[in-house]
Amino acid sequence: MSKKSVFAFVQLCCRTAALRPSLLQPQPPVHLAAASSSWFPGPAKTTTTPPRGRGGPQTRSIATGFVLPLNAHLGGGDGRAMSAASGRRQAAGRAAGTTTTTAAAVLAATLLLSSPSGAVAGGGAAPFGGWAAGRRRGAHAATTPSMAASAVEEGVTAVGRGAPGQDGAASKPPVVFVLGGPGSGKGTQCERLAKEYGYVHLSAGELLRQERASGSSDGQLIDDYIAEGRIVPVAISLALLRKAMETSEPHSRFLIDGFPRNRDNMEGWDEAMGDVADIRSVLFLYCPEDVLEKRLLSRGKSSGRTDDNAETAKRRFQTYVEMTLPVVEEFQQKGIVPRVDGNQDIESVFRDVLLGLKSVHEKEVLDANRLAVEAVCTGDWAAYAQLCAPGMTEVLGGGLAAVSPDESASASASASPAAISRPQVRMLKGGAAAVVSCERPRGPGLTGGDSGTAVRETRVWEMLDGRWKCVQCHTSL
Ligand SMILES: Nc1ncnc2c1ncn2[C@@H]1O[C@H](COP(=O)(O)OP(=O)(O)OP(=O)(O)O)[C@@H](O)[C@H]1O
Ligand SMILES: Nc1ccn([C@H]2C[C@H](O)[C@@H](COP(=O)(O)O)O2)c(=O)n1
Repeated sequence: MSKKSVFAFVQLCCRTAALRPSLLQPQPPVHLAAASSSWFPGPAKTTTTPPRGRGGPQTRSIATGFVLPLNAHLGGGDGRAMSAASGRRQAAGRAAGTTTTTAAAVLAATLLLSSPSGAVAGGGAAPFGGWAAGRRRGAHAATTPSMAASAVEEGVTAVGRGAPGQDGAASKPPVVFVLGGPGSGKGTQCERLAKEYGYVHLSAGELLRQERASGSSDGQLIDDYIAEGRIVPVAISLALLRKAMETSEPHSRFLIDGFPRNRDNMEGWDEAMGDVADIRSVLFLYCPEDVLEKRLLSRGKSSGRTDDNAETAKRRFQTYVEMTLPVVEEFQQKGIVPRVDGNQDIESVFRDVLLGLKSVHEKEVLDANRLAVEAVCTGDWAAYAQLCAPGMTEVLGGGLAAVSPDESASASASASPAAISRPQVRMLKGGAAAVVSCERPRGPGLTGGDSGTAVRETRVWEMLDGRWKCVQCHTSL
């Protein structure tokens, strides 16, 4: 296949991702994507190293760990493509010294045994989170061939605990506050964002309602404040938020809905969380009072909420104007407030919400892309595997070929510093993103052309299980 047609294939993938993101997610996310670094680390797992082999244009399935001929990946294969499960079984058999028959299994087992970077990373409890701790620990601890083999046998293909986060710069959980009048659509938009962009949605109001319903000693106080449309003291709401954050999935990104709603909330957050969490944005939905009132009364027909009535709605709106708007104004002066017209149909609001969060998402994708490049340039396949989707394919075009494990290992020793020039990110419809036309130093494991030259790289990213994962990569001279 010519360089031109390989590149056309990647372009097609990028375009198709815009329409059908699931197309670029060919296998269920069970093998590599078990990102486990944590504020509160989970159980340790092991990792395998993606293989290297010789050949012309080809794809490497990171999930299976096998180099596949390009036509096999595209469905016109020569029968060497195999399922991840059967591949791992055969690799495990070879690694354990039993007989397997396919060349790919031999290659995979060889790689397991010679892997310099297979990992079992340890890690203790991290104070509030573990974002920084996760990155520090990384997935670099050495493993033995037998550990790698048994991990494969168990079908565990990924990642040490304390794995790198996706944000190379910040070591704190990312937070987006969502503010707006009562009924402006905060909850509606947050739910959609959580579903499509992998955020954890925490509604301060909902947490308070749950606390009230739990029979807590604060229940009566919460009930009184809510009924009067006033803001509950921050000690109560913040404790609930913090607990929810601490018990969320490892490395979550948070949408905090309906907080901070007044100065007391803001000061309480700054004091307790200012050094702990990283406020990325404050999404603000604005909407006229009469529209809000209609929505609340309509919601009140079925919500069962004690504050969905005309009288409380009025008080809540007054509290919003007097208490919440000044908070929004304060954030606005810091330049982190995308303002979205909430008085549109839900779909249009969501479109504008995504526009408002575009720079946040672009930064996330560029961070993930940079980590992937660093991992490739230093031969850290464990870290790389964590950034790749199951079934992710890499296309080597334009005279590049992968090299053998031995060559790759020696190249790792003199790996170029990871740097990427002119990365351009484009958010695609349907939650995918492409980082296009980047040049990076040639990492270990590639041969072809003049070894001093950089390679060009295009990566397609998708949000899977709350993490940006590379689903497609094209590398050429
Ligand atoms: N853009 C919209 N157009 C019409 N109705 C909407 C829109 N967005 C949300 N709604 C409806 O308005 C009501 C309030 O929405 P939602 O609960 O999302 O607002 P909220 O800002 O979270 O409210 P609160 O602060 O009171 O919890 C819901 O019944 C919801 O279905
Ligand atoms: N930070 C917060 C958030 C909410 N409350 C109380 C008062 C609100 O009227 C009520 C409902 O909140 P919503 O579901 O509209 O976000 O909960 C608070 O006191 N402090």
